[in-house]
Amino acid sequence: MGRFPVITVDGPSGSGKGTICSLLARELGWNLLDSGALYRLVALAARHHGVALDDVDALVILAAHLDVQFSTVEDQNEVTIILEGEEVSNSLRTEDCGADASVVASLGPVRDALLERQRAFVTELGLIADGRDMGTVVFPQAELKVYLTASAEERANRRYNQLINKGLGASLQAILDDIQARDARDMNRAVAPLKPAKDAISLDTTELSIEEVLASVLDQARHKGLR
Ligand SMILES: Nc1ncnc2c1ncn2[C@@H]1O[C@H](COP(=O)(O)OP(=O)(O)O)[C@@H](O)[C@H]1O
Ligand SMILES: Nc1ccn([C@H]2C[C@H](O)[C@@H](COP(=O)(O)OP(=O)(O)O)O2)c(=O)n1
Repeated sequence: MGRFPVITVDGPSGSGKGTICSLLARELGWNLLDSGALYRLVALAARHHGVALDDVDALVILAAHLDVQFSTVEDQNEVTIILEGEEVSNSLRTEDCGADASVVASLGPVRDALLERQRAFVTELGLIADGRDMGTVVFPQAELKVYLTASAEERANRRYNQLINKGLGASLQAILDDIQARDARDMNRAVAPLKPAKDAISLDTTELSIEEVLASVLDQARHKGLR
């Protein structure tokens, strides 16, 4: 760590981190860390093993020994995630799993257990790191730190449309309530709360298209000599 370039993208649920990070990784040819997936995997493993979400010792063991494989199929955007031999790519993305992930992520010892696993994603190619504390805790030395925001209503609309497009039923009000509860938990926890790093560039994406956000971040990367 330290010698290779890192761009961090932090922000609340639905601000566009995952979308922008995968486009950035493709455009720059860099590695990608979806740190939220690691917290979601701990939550899912807890469910599979019947571990309660407040059983810190058992959760730490699960986090430290996550048996997971990430694989990308050539020419496909989607990453396939295998947990303990079972494909979990879809169950990982549910709103329930996101809410459970936010609960286990509030526990300091669970965060500590995932720290080195996250830093190991750095390669000489460079790394795009997507999460809540990428710029503040995990990669404080990153060359470029981006903090994405958008109004809670816009973020709920985006999630709603995402679920409808997948053919899943959804209630806009329930999604908005969930987003607000998750924002409050992620921003107010004692360890590694969601907030912009002091040297982060904040971008409000409420009125911006995906293309405009991507162009703006690539512009910042160019200013820093990263491309
Ligand atoms: N600037 C934007 N304008 C409109 N829709 C967006 C924008 N950014 C992302 N989206 C859409 O919003 C949804 C949530 O985006 P996602 O990247 O998963 O957010 P996050 O990773 O921050 O939770 C996706 O369906 C995505 O296509
Ligand atoms: N670096 C991170 C990434 C995610 N988390 C926690 C807090 C989030 O609510 C959950 C799920 O994160 P994820 O990025 O997958 O969720 P969204 O796609 O933004 O809805 O995990 C975290 O505490 N720190």
